[in-house]
Amino acid sequence: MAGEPEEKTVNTTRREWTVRHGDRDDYAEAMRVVGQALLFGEELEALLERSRLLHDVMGYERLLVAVDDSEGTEEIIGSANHFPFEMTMPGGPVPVAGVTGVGVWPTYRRRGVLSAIMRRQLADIHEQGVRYAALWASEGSIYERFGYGVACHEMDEISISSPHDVLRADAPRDPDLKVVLREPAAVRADLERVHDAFASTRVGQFRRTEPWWDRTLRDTPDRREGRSPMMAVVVYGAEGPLGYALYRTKARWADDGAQGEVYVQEIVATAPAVWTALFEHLFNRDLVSRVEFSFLPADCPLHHLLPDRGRAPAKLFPSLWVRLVDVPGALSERPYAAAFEGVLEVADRYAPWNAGRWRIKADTDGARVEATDAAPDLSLDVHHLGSAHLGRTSLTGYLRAGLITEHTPGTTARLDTALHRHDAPFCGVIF
Ligand SMILES: CC(=O)SCCNC(=O)CCNC(=O)[C@H](O)C(C)(C)COP(=O)(O)OP(=O)(O)OC[C@H]1O[C@@H](n2cnc3c(N)ncnc32)[C@H](O)[C@@H]1OP(=O)(O)O
Repeated sequence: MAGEPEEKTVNTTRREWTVRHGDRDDYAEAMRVVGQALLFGEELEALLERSRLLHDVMGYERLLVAVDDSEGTEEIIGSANHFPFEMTMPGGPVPVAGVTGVGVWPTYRRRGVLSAIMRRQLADIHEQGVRYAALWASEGSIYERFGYGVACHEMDEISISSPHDVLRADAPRDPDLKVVLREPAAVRADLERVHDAFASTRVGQFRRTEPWWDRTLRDTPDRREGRSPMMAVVVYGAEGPLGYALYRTKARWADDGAQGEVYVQEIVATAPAVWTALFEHLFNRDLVSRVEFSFLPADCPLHHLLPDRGRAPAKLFPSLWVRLVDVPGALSERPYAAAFEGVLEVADRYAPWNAGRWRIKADTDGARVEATDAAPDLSLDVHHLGSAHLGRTSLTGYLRAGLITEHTPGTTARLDTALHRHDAPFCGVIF
C-alpha cells in the first residue's frame, strides 16, 4: 500500500528461514533475542553472566539460531537450545532433551521462524538417538502444534498462615532423627546424595549435575528478592541424610507483632517421619506467620498431614510438557500397569517418522511396538501421547472433548489404565 513503511510489508511475509547451529559467540546474540522476547528486565551482560555458568560447562553445540540473510548480512532473529538431561521417565532415567531459550525477535513473530527452528531441533534430537524432549512453556498455546503435551501438574505457591503446631497430632514423628540447620555449601554433599536418590526414581526429575547444583545454590542478592541468604535444613538418620529443605526468610513486623515469612525453594524427603521433621522445622520457626512453598509434587504429603486441608489451598500448575521424539522407542521402553494390545494411528506434522499406525503389545515389563497397516483402534496426535506418557494425564479427557477418535470402543480406557502410574510426576525446576 502506498505510503506504508517497507518494514511492515516484510513483516507479514512467511518464508523459508535458515536455521543453523550456533556457537559461544552466537549465544550472546541469541540471548539478546530471547531476553527481548521473554521481557527479561535485566541487562544483557547480567543475563549472559548468569546463563553462561551452565552453558560454558555443558557446551554450545545444541544452540540453534534462525537468521535473516536477505540483506546480504546475517541477523539472528530467533533461537532455541536444549540441555542434555538424564531425566526419569516411566522406564527409568534416560536421555531427554530439555528444551530452553526459545524466542523470536518481536518484529519477526508469526512468520514461521519458530516453526522452522522446532522442525530442525526435533530432527537433531532424533538424530542423536534421544527419544524424548521436555520443556516448561511460557504460554500453553504454543507447543501442542509441535507435538508437546502437558504431562505434569504440580502444586505451586502453596502457603500456610499461622503455621505454628499446625500438623496433625498423629503425624509420624521419629525422635531419633536429627535436624540440622546449615549454610547450603556446608552440607552440599548430603543434599546431592538425597536428591540423587529421589531424582532417579521420581518421574519428571533430571539428575542434577555439578553446574546445576551451582545454579540451585546460587545465592547472589539478585536471587534473594529482598529475602535472607539461603539456608539448608537437613534431616539425618543413623544411615545418613534422609531429607532437606532449602529456604530463605524475611522479617516483617506489624502492630500486633512479628509477621515473618519463610520461602521454601525446595523440599525433598525420603520417609514419612522425615516430612514431618522438615515441616515442623519450617512451621515452628519463631517470629514467622507465613510459610510459602515453591513447587511441590501433586502427591506431596503436606495436605495429608494437616488436620484441615483448607489451611493450604492447593492449585495445580501445568509444568512439564513432554514430546515423544521417537514414538515406538518411547512406547516400548516403559512398563505398563496392565496389559494392552491395540493399533494406534498417530499424526505428527513435525516429526514425520512417527506418523502412521503402530501396533502395541504391552505388559508390565514393556511393550513390542511395530509399524502396521491394520485398522486403527484409536487415532490421535503425538501431543496426546506426550501428555499421557508420564501416567497421570488421561486420554479419556481428550476423548470426551472430541479431540481423539476411538474406532474400537473401550480402547482409550484400556490404554489409560495401562499407562497409569501411582507416583505423580514432578520436575520442580524451571529450566
Ligand atoms: C521452552 C521455552 O523457552 S518457553 C519460551 C517461549 N518464548 C516466548 O514465549 C517468548 C515470546 N514469544 C516469542 O518469542 C514468539 O512469539 C514464539 C517463539 C512463542 C513464537 O514464534 P513465532 O516465530 O511467532 O512462531 P511461528 O510464526 O512459527 O508460529 C507457528 C504457529 O504457532 C502459533 N503461535 C506461535 N506463538 C503463539 C502463541 N504465543 N500463542 C498462540 N499461538 C502461537 C502461530 O500463530 C502459528 O500458527 P499457524 O501455523 O496456525 O499460523
